[in-house]
Amino acid sequence: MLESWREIHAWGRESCFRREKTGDIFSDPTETRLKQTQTLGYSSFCLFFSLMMAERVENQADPKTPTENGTSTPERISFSAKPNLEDIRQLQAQFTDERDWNQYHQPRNLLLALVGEVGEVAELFQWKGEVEEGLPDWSEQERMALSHELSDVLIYLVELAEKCHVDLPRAVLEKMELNRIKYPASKVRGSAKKYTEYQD
Ligand SMILES: Nc1ccn([C@H]2C[C@H](O)[C@@H](COP(=O)(O)OP(=O)(O)OP(=O)(O)O)O2)c(=O)n1
Repeated sequence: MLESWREIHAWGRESCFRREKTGDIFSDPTETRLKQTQTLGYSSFCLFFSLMMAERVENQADPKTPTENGTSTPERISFSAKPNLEDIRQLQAQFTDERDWNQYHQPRNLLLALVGEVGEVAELFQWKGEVEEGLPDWSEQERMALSHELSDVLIYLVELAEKCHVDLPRAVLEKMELNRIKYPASKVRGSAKKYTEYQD
């Protein structure tokens, strides 16, 4: 486990230094590392969020299956294979190029647009109280609105990652590996505590 952590750490350092050498993104090395870490963390969070939410919308028609402890959980759905994240990046690049909108799509503007769209997702849930997985009580219109807002989140997230030179699919794999190391299943199974709350 320690070895894989070291490998990931070494890869991250090497990747940051390579970008510094080529003059990518930020000129100050410390700022480069800090900003990339922050961006990567935030981007990964938003990606997990939008994918998890999309999965819950799609889940609504699935039957429930019992788990070991007697509770029931909906069966997992799977996404369409296409478009993948690179396809989405290219489609959005084409969309912005055709409109000469790159002049507005700098990282900070994209971040604000992304946060705005996350707010629009939140608005759909506002005042509904706890919502059951699969959204069985939602109308078709509400479900459609959610799928559109989640798509807006993903589109801006992918473009933000591109404009920050974060290779998002690779970053997600790296972050998930870090998550596995931080939260070993053998240690945390069944508990939602933050890793900082564990004693050892
Ligand atoms: N300058 C812009 C404006 C829009 N879009 C694209 C990306 C989003 O997927 C979508 C966002 O469009 P709107 O800002 O019109 O937001 P909504 O579609 O959410 O509309 P509304 O705010 O009315 O719900 O369009 C974009 O790339 N760049």
